[in-house]
Amino acid sequence: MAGAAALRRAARRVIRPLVNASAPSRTLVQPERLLSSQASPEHRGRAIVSGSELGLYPPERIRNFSIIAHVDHGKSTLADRLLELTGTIQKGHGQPQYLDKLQVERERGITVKAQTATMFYRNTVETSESHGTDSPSYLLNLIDTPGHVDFSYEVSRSLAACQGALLVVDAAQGVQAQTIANFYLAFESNLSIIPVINKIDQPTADPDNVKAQLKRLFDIDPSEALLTSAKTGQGLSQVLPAVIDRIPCPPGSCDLPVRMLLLDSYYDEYKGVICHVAVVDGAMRKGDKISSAATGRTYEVFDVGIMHPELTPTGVLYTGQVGYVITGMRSTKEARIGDTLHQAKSIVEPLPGFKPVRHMVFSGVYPADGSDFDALSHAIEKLTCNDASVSVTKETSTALGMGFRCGFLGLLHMDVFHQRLEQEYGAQVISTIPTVPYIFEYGDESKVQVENPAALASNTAKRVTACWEPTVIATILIPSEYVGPVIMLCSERRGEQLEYTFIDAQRALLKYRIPLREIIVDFYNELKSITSGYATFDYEDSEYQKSDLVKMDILLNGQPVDAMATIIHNQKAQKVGRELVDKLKKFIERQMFEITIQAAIGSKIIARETLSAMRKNVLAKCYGGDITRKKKLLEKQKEGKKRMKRVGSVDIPQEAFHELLKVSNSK
Ligand SMILES: Nc1nc2c(ncn2[C@@H]2O[C@H](COP(=O)(O)OP(=O)(O)OP(=O)(O)O)[C@@H](O)[C@H]2O)c(=O)[nH]1
Repeated sequence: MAGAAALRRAARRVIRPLVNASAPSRTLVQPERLLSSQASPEHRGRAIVSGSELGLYPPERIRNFSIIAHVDHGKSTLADRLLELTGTIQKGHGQPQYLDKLQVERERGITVKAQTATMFYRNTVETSESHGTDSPSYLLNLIDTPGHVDFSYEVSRSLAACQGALLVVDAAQGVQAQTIANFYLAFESNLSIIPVINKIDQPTADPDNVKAQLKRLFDIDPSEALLTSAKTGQGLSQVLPAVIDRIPCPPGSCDLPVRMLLLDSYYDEYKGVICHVAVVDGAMRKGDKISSAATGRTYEVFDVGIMHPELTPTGVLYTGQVGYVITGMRSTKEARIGDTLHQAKSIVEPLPGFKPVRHMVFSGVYPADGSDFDALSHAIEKLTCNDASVSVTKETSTALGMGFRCGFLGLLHMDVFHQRLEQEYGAQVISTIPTVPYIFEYGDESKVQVENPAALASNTAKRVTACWEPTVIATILIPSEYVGPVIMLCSERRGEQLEYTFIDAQRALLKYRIPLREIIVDFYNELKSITSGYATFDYEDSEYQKSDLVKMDILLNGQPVDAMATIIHNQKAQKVGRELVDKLKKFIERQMFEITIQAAIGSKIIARETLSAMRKNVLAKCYGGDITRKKKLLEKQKEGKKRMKRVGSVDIPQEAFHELLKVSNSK
C-alpha cells in the first residue's frame, strides 16, 4: 500500500529529539542540541519517547490546538515550520506539507484528512506563565485541518479535541469566506483564537488592513495578531509562546477512570485499525481493557502512543494527551468517530461526540467493465476504511449493471474519492450524475428521501403531492465591482438574498439561501470566472424548502437509461433537457443503426435528436494485406471501446456521463 510505504520512508527521516533543559532563556531551542549531553535528564539522547517521559506532562503542561484557515493561506506550511522548530521533523526533510500524506493531497495542494502531530517545546520566550526564567517544557498537539468547504466536518471534528486555534489569514488576500466559516466553527466550540497574519513577505501584503478586517468582522483586538511568514521564518518564534500563553490547558481529571474521545480511525495493513484519541480523564496503558460506549464491545489495548509525528509507542497516554491506540478492532466500522472509549466495566458518561455526518451529494459508482465489480467492491471497502465519511450501499442499474450508491460531503469530496479509487486501487469507474437528497411526499402522506433519481418511478401509482429540496446558506466575498454579476448568478440559481454588506472599502459580503442542487457542480467555477478568480465562497447546511421538482428521463431508442435520470426544477427542465440531448448527440458514436435520443418528463418528450447510422471502418486506410497491422488496428479499436458502456444496443463513452453532469447543473 502506497500510504504505508510513505509512512515507513517518512519514519526513517524523522528524528525524535526532545527539549534542551539548558537552552539559554529567550532563545529558541535548537533541535540539534537536544541530542547533546546538555539535554535535560528526562530527554537526554533519547530517540524514543517513553511512558514515564509522557507522565512528566500533566494537563497544565499540555496545549492542544489546531490551525484553521481559508484554503492556501498557508496552514500546512506553517505546520511544517512548527514541526521543524520543535525538532519533530528535520529541517529540509524534502517533503513540504508534511502532514498532507495522501497522494491526492500533494497533487491538488489541499488537505483532505486532518492529521495530528505531537511536539515537545520549551518556551524560552517570556510569557505571562514562564516570565522567561527556567521555563518548563510543554507537550503540544497540533491538529492540521482541511481548508476546503467540503471538509468542514473534519474541521469541526478536530476542533473537538482542541482548546485553541491559530486562525491563519493571508496578509495580501485578507479574510476570505472560509476564514469566516472557520472562525465561527472555532468560536462556537469556545476555543481561544490566535489570529496569525501569514505571508507578510509578499510585496502586496497589507497586515494593517487585515487587522482592521479582523476587528470589524470578529471584534479581534489588532494587538493580538501575530505577523508571520511561514516561507521566510519571520515572526514564527512568537507562535508557540502565544499558544502556551493564550490557550488553556485541556480540562479533565487524572484521578478518574480513563475516558477518551475517538477522533479518527484508519486501517493499516500491518497494524490493523488505528484509532486517534484524545484522553479526557485518567490514563490508558498497554494491556488495559477498554470498552466502546457506542457498541458496548470490550477490547484489549495492544499498543498505545503518540504521533511524533509518526506512530511512536509510549505504552501509556495520560489525561489531556492526544495519541493513538491499537486494539483488536477488525474494521474501522467498529471505530465510530465521536465515540467514547472508557475503562472496561466502569460506568462513565459518554462525551458529547460530534454532529452526525450529513451527506450532501450522492452518485452511483460503477465499474467501467462489468466484470470488475468484485475488484471495485474490494477497493471501495478498503478506501472507506480510511474515509468513514462516505456512505456506500449496493445498487443495480439496468444500464450499468451492479455498482454502488455513494454519499459524499460535497463535490470535491466525491472527486477526491474517485481519484483515490483510480490512483490507489487502479479502479476504472463510471460515476453517474450527482444528486442531492430530496424528500417526496405521496398522496397517502408517506414521505421518502430520494437519493437516486432512478428510484423515483416515473409513472408511480402513488401520486407525488409535495417535494422538498435541501438548501444551504452561501457566504460569498467579492471585490465590490463584481457585486452585480454575482447577484445575477445567485438569482439564476434560485438564490434568496439574506445579507449584503461591505467588509472594507473594496470588498462586499453577500449571503444567500440557495438550493444545494444549484451549487453542487459548477457554481464555484462560474463564480470564479465571473469575478476573475477573486470570489471566495463557503456554505453551511440549511433547512429543506418546498420546491416544484420533476424527474427527467433520458431515452435511447425509446429505452430510459436509469443512470442518466435526474430530478430537476420544473422551470429548468425544458432548457436542461435540450442541452443534455444535444450534448449526448456529440458524445455518442454513430453506429450501424439510427439512434434516437430523447429527454422526457413522465410520458411527455421535451427534447429529441437523431443520430444517423454509420460504420466507422478502422481498416479503411490500411491498404495491402499486412495482417498483423490490421490486427493491431482492430485491437486498438477494441481497447478504445473498453471504457464505453453498452446501454441497450448503444455504446456510451465515459466522458458522456461526465459531460451530462455539467449540463444537468447549468443555469
Ligand atoms: N510567500 C509566501 N508563501 C507562502 C507562505 N506560507 C505558505 N506559502 C505558500 O502558499 C501556498 C499554500 O500553502 P499551504 O500551506 O499548502 O496552504 P494550506 O492553507 O495548507 O492549504 P490547504 O492544505 O489546501 O488547506 C504554498 O505554495 C506555500 O508555499 C508565506 O509565508 N509566504
